[in-house]
Amino acid sequence: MAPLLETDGLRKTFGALVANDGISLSVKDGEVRGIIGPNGSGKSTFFNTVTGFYQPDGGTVTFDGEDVTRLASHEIARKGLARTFQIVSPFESLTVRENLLAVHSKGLRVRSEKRERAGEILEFLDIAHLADDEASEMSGGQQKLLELARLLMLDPKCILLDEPTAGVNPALQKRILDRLLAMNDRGTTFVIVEHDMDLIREFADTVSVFDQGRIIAEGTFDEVTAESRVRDAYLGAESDIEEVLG
Ligand SMILES: Nc1ncnc2c1ncn2[C@@H]1O[C@H](COP(=O)(O)OP(=O)(O)OP(=O)(O)O)[C@@H](O)[C@H]1O
Repeated sequence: MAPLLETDGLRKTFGALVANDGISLSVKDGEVRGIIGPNGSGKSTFFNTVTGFYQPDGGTVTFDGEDVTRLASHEIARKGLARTFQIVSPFESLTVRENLLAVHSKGLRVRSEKRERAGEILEFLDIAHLADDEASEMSGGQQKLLELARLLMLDPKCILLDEPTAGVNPALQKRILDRLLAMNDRGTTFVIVEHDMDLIREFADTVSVFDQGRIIAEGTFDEVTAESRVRDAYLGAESDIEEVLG
């Protein structure tokens, strides 16, 4: 099967610093791909470059058979490749429902259709009871659900998640993961950057390991974490390797 998302030799520099040094990665339709790697290895930069927030200095991004390398971030999102951020920023003074209605989603031009869709998504994510609350009243974890809800308004084929459960209490973490799995069952493809190794172990089909802007290993969680160069990469950056990789 053709890959849904593919990068070829993606490169991004900041002055003399090479944050992404030729990243070639191929994600199949329906897959959950985990991306791990020590702090500063280039994971967030990769997300930003793939989704048009940064212009790459070289390489290409192909999504759903189309070269999207030079497209603006909102154009990429409308093609069905969406992303979340480590730091969530809803429209704080709008209600939860209004936050969803503010998303420019293709195909939902009629307001009633949009409202219906927003209602379904709020139900699906179990936040329908908060629909008329201001977003600013939500907890950090609930705001992550709201961010996800806004993405779903775009009906994305693939979602790039940047630390989806960081800073979220365990009960809400479980709910977020449960909903992500349900979406994956319905066919949504995911790429997840995450420091929580339990989450990656449980959720990712394949794991790509970043180190110093390159991919140094790829395979199942157990395969990559058994590789000595992966353990060495973490050893350079973290004090307790066993705590990180298990
Ligand atoms: N906008 C920027 N300007 C300058 N340097 C940057 C910028 N963004 C990232 N960098 C640098 O690029 C390198 C890769 O950073 P990046 O945030 O992509 O790593 P990361 O793997 O996501 O790290 P973390 O796990 O800590 O989030 C780091 O050295 C970082 O300081």
